[in-house]
Amino acid sequence: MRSAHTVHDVRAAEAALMARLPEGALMQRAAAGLAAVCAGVLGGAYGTRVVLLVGSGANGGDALYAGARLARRGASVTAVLLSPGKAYPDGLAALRSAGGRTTADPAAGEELVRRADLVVDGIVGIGGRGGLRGAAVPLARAAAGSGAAVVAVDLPSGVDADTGEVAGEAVRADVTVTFGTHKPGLLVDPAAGFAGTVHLVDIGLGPDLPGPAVQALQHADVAALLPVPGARSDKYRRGVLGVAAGSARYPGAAVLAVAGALHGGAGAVRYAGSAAREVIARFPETLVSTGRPSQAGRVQAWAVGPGAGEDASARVALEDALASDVPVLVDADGLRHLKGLGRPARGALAGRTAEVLLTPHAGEAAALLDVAREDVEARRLEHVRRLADAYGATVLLKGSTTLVAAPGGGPVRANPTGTGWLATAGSGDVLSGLAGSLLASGLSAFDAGSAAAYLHGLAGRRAAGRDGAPFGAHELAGELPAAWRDVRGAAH
Ligand SMILES: NC(=O)C1=CN([C@@H]2O[C@H](COP(=O)(O)OP(=O)(O)OC[C@H]3O[C@@H](n4cnc5c(N)ncnc54)[C@H](O)[C@@H]3O)[C@@H](O)[C@H]2O)[C@@H](O)CC1
Ligand SMILES: Nc1ncnc2c1ncn2[C@@H]1O[C@H](COP(=O)(O)OP(=O)(O)O)[C@@H](O)[C@H]1O
Ligand SMILES: [K+]
Repeated sequence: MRSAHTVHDVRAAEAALMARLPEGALMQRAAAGLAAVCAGVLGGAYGTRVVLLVGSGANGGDALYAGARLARRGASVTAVLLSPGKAYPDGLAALRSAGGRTTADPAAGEELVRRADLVVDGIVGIGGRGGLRGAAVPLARAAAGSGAAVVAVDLPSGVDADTGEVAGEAVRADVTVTFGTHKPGLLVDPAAGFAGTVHLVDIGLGPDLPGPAVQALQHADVAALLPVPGARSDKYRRGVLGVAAGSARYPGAAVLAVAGALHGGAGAVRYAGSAAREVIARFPETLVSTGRPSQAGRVQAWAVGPGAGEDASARVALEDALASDVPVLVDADGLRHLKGLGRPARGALAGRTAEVLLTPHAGEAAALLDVAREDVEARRLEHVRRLADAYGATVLLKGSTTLVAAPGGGPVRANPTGTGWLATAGSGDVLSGLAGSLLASGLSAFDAGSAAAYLHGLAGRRAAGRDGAPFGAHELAGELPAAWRDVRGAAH
């Protein structure tokens, strides 16, 4: 599990740890880790050209001390000082005594950046507010346009550490070396997309950190969540998922949701709705009926909404499922009907004894919250939390770095496995069936949503292949067993 903490929590932990350590010890730990990663990126420091972009705070201090270490190993190091009077004085002295140079001329700095092998971004770290300003903007652009590798110190300058927002210009890093713990912006888009490969340097903050604000599952975490049948299992004990999806207009959504469900751990899938004929033709193992969910027989969870359309039967299916005493996943058209139930947001779901998992994309989340889609996309973390609290439900916000939030606070899970190739029609339907199936097999809405997003992302990467190629959602479903095996294999 990778954990990320807010700036407030990082600063509190640093203060507590610093009080027990000699002055400057933390920064030396950070600089040593940073220099080691830089040397690795360079394939050895000797004879290389390194440019440090140095701002006015301790983030620039880290860059200067790391630059001094690289200079001692034979690199030619120049620091471009963006606030010459304020650059971290002891770091500056260390760089100079190691043979490093400095310049306060931005134009000269840009020229150096263009010829560099490595650019170290020490403009701002967790003290940053808003996008890059002044001379930092052309320097960041020059770095992006040069052949140099760009290593960000703690986080790419210009991105928001806590929210993942990128409000203006920001550094595009190939590698980010972060200290003590991840920051939410390193796991959540759009900021995460600026970070490149993230290395965590342990500076000893662990014991002083509270619970994380954001976490990202890894293979072993998902393997521990996935249901595995045992000697006493039968199809009912493994859990039965009911799928109420598809319509005369969109029968394919039912087929794709069932395809996802058959690969999600439930022992059986019941389909209820107007696409029963299409579903049974493709998946003979499905138990189909054409009536409403309440007439379909016993299930352990419902997945409702993909391709359900706007007519009354889709609304009835949602109301039926919500009236049951089992967990319900609501997606796509189901979300529209949920909003249309007309009662206060929480009221539609209040009184349920079992969990609800909502799976909107940004547009659907925006409609549920009555905000603009761009606001959801810019501040995904804030909006997934707001939605979970407003509806009293667990929310899986789809898109680049899918997020899962439970109501009432606690960490938000950011999915690390996604790929833009997943943005293909019907891929959300597969996810609904998959997550619903995990719900039916007994996982909590939070675990079912995050494990499903993880497997779905892995399957997407497999379907796209190493070099990347488009695929259809049915092919994505076909990769789910291999994604399970990847995850379970890594746990052994
Ligand atoms: N506190 C600690 O013990 C440690 C801190 N470390 C480093 O210290 C960093 C935090 O240092 P600081 O608190 O000094 O803050 P930063 O160095 O992140 O930035 C603060 C400075 O940047 C300016 N600034 C803010 N937003 C800006 C923007 N958009 N454009 C240009 N300038 C901007 C501020 O006016 C302020 O002078 C961490 O990110 C990490 O790199 C590490 O050395 C590890 C130990
Ligand atoms: N840029 C992206 N990066 C990663 N995943 C994405 C991106 N865009 C979309 N996805 C994923 O693709 C799927 C699309 O689902 P959805 O929007 O419901 O489409 P549909 O309704 O056609 O199935 C979701 O799992 C979503 O997280
Ligand atoms: K930085």
